[in-house]
Amino acid sequence: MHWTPEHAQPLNQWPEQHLDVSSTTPSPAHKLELPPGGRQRCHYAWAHDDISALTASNLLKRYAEKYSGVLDSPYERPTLGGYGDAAFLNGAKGDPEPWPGPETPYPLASLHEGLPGTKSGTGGGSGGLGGSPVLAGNLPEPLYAGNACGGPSAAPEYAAGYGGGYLAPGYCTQTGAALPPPPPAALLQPPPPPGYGPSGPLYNYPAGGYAAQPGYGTLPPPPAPPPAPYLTSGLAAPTPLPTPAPSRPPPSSYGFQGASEAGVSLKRKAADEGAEGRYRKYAFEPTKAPAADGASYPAADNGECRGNGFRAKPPGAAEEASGKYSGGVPLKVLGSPVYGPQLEPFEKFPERSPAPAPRGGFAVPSGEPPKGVDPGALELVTSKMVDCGPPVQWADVAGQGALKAALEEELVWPLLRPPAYPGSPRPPRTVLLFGPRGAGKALLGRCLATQLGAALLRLRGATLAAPGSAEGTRLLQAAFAAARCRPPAVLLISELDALLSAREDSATAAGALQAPLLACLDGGCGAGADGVLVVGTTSRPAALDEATRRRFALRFYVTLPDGPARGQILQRALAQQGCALSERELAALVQGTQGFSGGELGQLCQQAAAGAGLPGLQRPLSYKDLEAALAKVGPRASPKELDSFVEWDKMYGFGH
Ligand SMILES: Nc1ncnc2c1ncn2[C@@H]1O[C@H](COP(=O)(O)OP(=O)(O)OP(=O)(O)O)[C@@H](O)[C@H]1O
Ligand SMILES: [Mg+2]
Repeated sequence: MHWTPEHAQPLNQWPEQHLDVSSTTPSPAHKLELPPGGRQRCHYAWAHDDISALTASNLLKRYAEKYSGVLDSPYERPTLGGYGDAAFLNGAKGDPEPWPGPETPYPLASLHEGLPGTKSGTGGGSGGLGGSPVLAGNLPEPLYAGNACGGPSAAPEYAAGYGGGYLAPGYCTQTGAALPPPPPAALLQPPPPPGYGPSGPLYNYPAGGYAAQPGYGTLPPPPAPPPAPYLTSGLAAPTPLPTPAPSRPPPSSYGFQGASEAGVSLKRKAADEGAEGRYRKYAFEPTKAPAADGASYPAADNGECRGNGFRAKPPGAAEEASGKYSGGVPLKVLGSPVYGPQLEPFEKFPERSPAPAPRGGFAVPSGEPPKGVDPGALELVTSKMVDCGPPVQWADVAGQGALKAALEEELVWPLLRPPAYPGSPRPPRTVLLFGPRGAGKALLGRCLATQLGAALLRLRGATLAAPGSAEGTRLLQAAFAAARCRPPAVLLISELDALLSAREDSATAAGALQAPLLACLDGGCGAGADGVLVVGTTSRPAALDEATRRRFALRFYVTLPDGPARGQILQRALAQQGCALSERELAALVQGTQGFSGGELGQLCQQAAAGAGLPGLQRPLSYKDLEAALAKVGPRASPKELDSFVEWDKMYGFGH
């Protein structure tokens, strides 16, 4: 350290001057520019490099004597705000003048006392690094600006050497008077525990290992010392290093494992979702009370209302969650569910209960039909268009992992758990699934109804358009009215394009149904109809005009099944026909059915059975039968058509 004449200046002139200090001692101004933590390192460097422990002790003693007189001095004490402990610790060396000031600052010997080998307790105040300057409440704020509560930002600066408990991050500015007297030095800096010290090893494990902590499993006993044949008989075998405490075992309800198993992008990690909610199972429930226009259709509603017509399953049903995506295979991830084939064995569909849960049937209403709805059409809808099939779980849909995740996160969860704050965006009530024929769009629609615990109404565009526009309109209106009357309900409209006219030809029935469809979508999924989700599917998305397209808040591309998914679909279909192929045969079949949709794979198996003349299944199907059927059944979607889906997805789809 080099001294300059400025060091000989009285301390009360320091605020007006800058120290020209070279070597490892920075000027106070420089000190203030240091990043958090830098100051402490600098202290150590200075102390170690330039003074010995004896010097430090002498200085300490000297200052103590000097400042005891200074503090009683009648001079007005200059502000220390611009310097803080920096000037005090680094610049006071050799100061001949007494320190003026009427107030008694906390004694400072902390830096030196905190160093090994120095004398402690000279000042009778705090020990350890930086105790009193930080605690002094009369310090002006600028030095400590940066603390969130306006108080001293001591926590980051003294993080390493300072007891975290003494200055918690939430520490706020207090007046000096409000501060309790500083605790004795022994409390601030207790002696290091045996075995832990600056010269000792970084960690010392207790010889007997750690005692079991509450919440942690009991630690396994340390392994016995390995046999040491290489040691002479007089030498003991080396004691094995104690095992560090194992990581906390995952809570049994989560089955948490490493992110590598998740296999799904963290994009969808939904940090806002609790783990419990994420894997909560949703079940069919009785439908809710009728909507405004359906007062004559009473419905029981004993469940917890989510405020949107869709309700989560009660917590008691959480045990079913393991089969949600994996067909019975327990889930092992906490993040986004893994939909990959590794969790979907799909050898056969997961066992369903013999009697599927009722899905809120659409009994013909007894009272007055909703206003403006044709009673005959309503009866037709409620008797013929309600899907009473078995529930479809996520695991029942082979492949489509990313799509299933997207549907769940962007549609199912928001519907089941509507935003808590008023003014937040309304969860989407319409979704368009587009893709090649037989790709599983309707299957996914059914699955959505299952996941939402909603009744399912199925309409086909071609069916609605066939009888003529007037009849089609009545049916359409009746279907929406029925769904609104019995929320939660999913209205699945397949072949949506059949209702529209790409050529704007409103003379045809299809073209004439476009306006009623838009009106129904606006009314049925508008603000007043919270319990209805409309799922439209089409294999001709280009036929949708912009008005219709915009009515569907979400638009997802349902792709053809990939190899593993084809294998799963084939296995399931063949198992139903009593056919069990070898692994090689199945792999060859999967290879040979590239470009097939799920529906076409089913047709292939039926064709094989028909070709083998096996209506009664006297003998199981063989690979040869399937090979023969492959000559007759092929993929319908051309590469050009598939490209057009990709293009449309890029332009209007949501990607996944
Ligand atoms: N990913 C899949 N997993 C299991 N089965 C599937 C899958 N995709 C399709 N299927 C089966 O293929 C058949 C046709 O599926 P679906 O009716 O859902 O197709 P789609 O896309 O709606 O066809 P379309 O465009 O002709 O209406 C159904 O029996 C369905 O179970
Ligand atoms: Mg379909």
